[in-house]
Amino acid sequence: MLESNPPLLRHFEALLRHPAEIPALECDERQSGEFMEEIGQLPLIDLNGLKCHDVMERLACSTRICRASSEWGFFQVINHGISSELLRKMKREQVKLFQAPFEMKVSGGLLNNSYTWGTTTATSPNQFSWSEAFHIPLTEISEETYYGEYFSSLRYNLILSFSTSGNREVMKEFAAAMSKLARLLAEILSENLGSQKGELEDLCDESTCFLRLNRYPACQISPEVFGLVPHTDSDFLTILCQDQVGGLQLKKGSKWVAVKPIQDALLVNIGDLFQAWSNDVYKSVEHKVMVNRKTERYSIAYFLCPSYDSLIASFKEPSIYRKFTFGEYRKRVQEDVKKTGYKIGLQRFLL
Ligand SMILES: O=C(O)CCC(=O)C(=O)O
Ligand SMILES: [Fe+2]
Repeated sequence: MLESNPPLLRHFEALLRHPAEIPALECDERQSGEFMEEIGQLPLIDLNGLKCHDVMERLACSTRICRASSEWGFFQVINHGISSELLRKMKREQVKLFQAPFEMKVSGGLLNNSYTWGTTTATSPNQFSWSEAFHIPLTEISEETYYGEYFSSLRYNLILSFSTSGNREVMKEFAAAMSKLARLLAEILSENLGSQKGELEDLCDESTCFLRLNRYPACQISPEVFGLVPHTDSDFLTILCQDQVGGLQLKKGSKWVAVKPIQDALLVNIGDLFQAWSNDVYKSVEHKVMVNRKTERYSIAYFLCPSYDSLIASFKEPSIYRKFTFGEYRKRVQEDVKKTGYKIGLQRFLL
């Protein structure tokens, strides 16, 4: 059997042996004053409330969503309309994808060069993410040719026997369901700020929305290794579906709170663009993934994004951030990560 795991250990050990000098300030900022709380009281919201005949019940459910977005920037939802069967089928496809030989994943034959692993820009162990991911634009999920090269590889077909259309159909159905849910939640959140119906919906664009399939291999080195380094998401809103392994932590004040997985629940979090658009009413909260010593972990995130030329401006004045386009924001983030090893994010756009 060909190796499917990326050489994470080799790269991590190289960073341990030769940690580059990093400014003391950046280190201190990230380590000081942080401690862990074992179990978080993260809001759990039953979305059946939105379908109630009783208008007061519907309002109460919307209010819970908006309050959680402002107090936590994160919440879990149940009765979200995505069946457990679809979640199971998608997980099965995800596992199969990651089981492909590593060589094949990096060579670009698999899902159009969408594969990444570790952190190429890392110059020290605390900038390294012990994980691999497929980053799949929504528009490409529906394209017939997308899986072409993947399935034309005889070598791979000998290793795993696949149903070509099955894979694409599951991913299409899953992406459509996540997209529908993300737009519904974004609409509730934007209407709560008094915006016109459809205003945010008009900004969001299928061509920039994407799915990120994450796999966190077990890591025996230390439970302190990051599966995914602390970050905020650079989108409007993210919906995450995770397995039962756990490892996701989010920042609440100065504490890291562990998110306890709930079977078939989905996690929702506010991204940077919604924080800017809402003038800090909703919070884009830092989160990270810690590795597990014994068990690999899988998750899938759906990112709701606007088109690159969309102007992100606060819904009210005085605005905390200067106006920027999504394209400009992404460019700035990428440049900062390249230069400093870290994402600086919204702070760059403070007025
Ligand atoms: O895997 C997780 O729990 C979090 C993933 C995440 O934060 C991301 O993909 O941006
Ligand atoms: Fe994230």
